[in-house]
Amino acid sequence: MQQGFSINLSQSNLSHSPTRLRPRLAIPLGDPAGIGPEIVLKAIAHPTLHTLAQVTLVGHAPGLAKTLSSLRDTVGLDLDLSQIPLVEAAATIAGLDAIELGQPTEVTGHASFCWLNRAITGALQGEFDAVVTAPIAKSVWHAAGHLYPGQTEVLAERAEVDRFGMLFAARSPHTGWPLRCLLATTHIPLQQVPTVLTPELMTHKLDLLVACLQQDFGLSSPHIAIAGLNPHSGEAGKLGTEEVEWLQPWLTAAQQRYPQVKLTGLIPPDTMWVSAGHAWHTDRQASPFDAYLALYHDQGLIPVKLLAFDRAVNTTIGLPFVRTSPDHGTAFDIAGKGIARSDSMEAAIALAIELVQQRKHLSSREN
Ligand SMILES: NC(=O)C1=CN([C@@H]2O[C@H](COP(=O)(O)OP(=O)(O)OC[C@H]3O[C@@H](n4cnc5c(N)ncnc54)[C@H](O)[C@@H]3O)[C@@H](O)[C@H]2O)C=CC1
Ligand SMILES: NCC(=O)COP(=O)(O)O
Repeated sequence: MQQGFSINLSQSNLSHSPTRLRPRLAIPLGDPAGIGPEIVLKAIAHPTLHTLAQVTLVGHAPGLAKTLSSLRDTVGLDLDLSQIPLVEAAATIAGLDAIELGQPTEVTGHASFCWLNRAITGALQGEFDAVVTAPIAKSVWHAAGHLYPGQTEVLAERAEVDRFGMLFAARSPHTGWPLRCLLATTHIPLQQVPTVLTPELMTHKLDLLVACLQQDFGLSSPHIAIAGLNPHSGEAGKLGTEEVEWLQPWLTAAQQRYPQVKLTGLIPPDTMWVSAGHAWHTDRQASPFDAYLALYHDQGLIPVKLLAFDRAVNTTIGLPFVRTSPDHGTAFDIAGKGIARSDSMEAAIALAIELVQQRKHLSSREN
């Protein structure tokens, strides 16, 4: 039974296996003007990784070699790139050799889009078991003409799934408590949240979360916290009506549909995270919840990043293959300085390995 995942590859409890059985991970390098190539190189320099997984990078070899050379000088990074397969998905993009770190352009946006797509093609064709994406910048994709809210939507479109979710997972380094948070809505303006949230959307997000907790994390009877939308969950309709009008009835019906799952809500959004804070910092028993369902991006990601920035993992649930990613963005402000932390990228790789192993284990039991 999987109860979580190892955050740090150096403390990994993942199982080592013969080369042919190791999960095959594609790692597209993200926006090459950001910290993606740096955090990937730092993460894959970890000696343990190659006993756990087969890694293929998707990006531009000359740019990566330049980043490695700079990291050798600044932080003494020791890595032999000739040992690591790299797919050159966008080698012919004009201008790729002339990019400047910290200066994203249409070229860097287009390159990161092509690299992601190459990795997805490989995953769909069975070449890879998982895609671990380095960060891209949505605005830069848009400038390059790729009008997607983020990588998640490209993954879903290419995989032809219309039900998918953005789940953040992290394990506390203090107590070992596993934090998991699914966002019901993601990259939309705040003013659209009350319209986009519907009973149907909530149902499909809950279905995805329950299936993920049961299958990927081995929790047969999970306990899920569900946030209200308004301050104080609407204060009996005085501070917003969504809770009384449909969220509470939806929750009652959902609980009847899932007798083996405990649903607690609608928890006032400001207090929902108090026990999570205690569980993260001091006492893992402080939170009774296996997962949190937040109704919009910042309702979930402010607490997740406050507790676990740099070690949380963004995973797309509902895809036919595993996809994980660090919880942070392109950090253009520090690109090229050698100071980007690779912890979240390492955690994304570790979780991808664990999820692939879990899925293989489940399918071998079914066959
Ligand atoms: N998974 C992904 O592809 C994600 C992409 N983004 C994109 O990233 C771009 C920049 O977003 P921001 O809001 O500025 O967030 P960001 O996460 O890139 O940066 C926020 C702050 O954290 C620092 N930071 C981020 N990662 C770090 C690391 N590994 N080590 C040390 N410091 C780190 C940055 O220097 C900056 O000060 C946006 O265009 C957004 O779309 C944002 C989140 C996730
Ligand atoms: N805030 C999370 C985020 O931006 C991740 O987006 P995606 O590119 O993984 O869809």
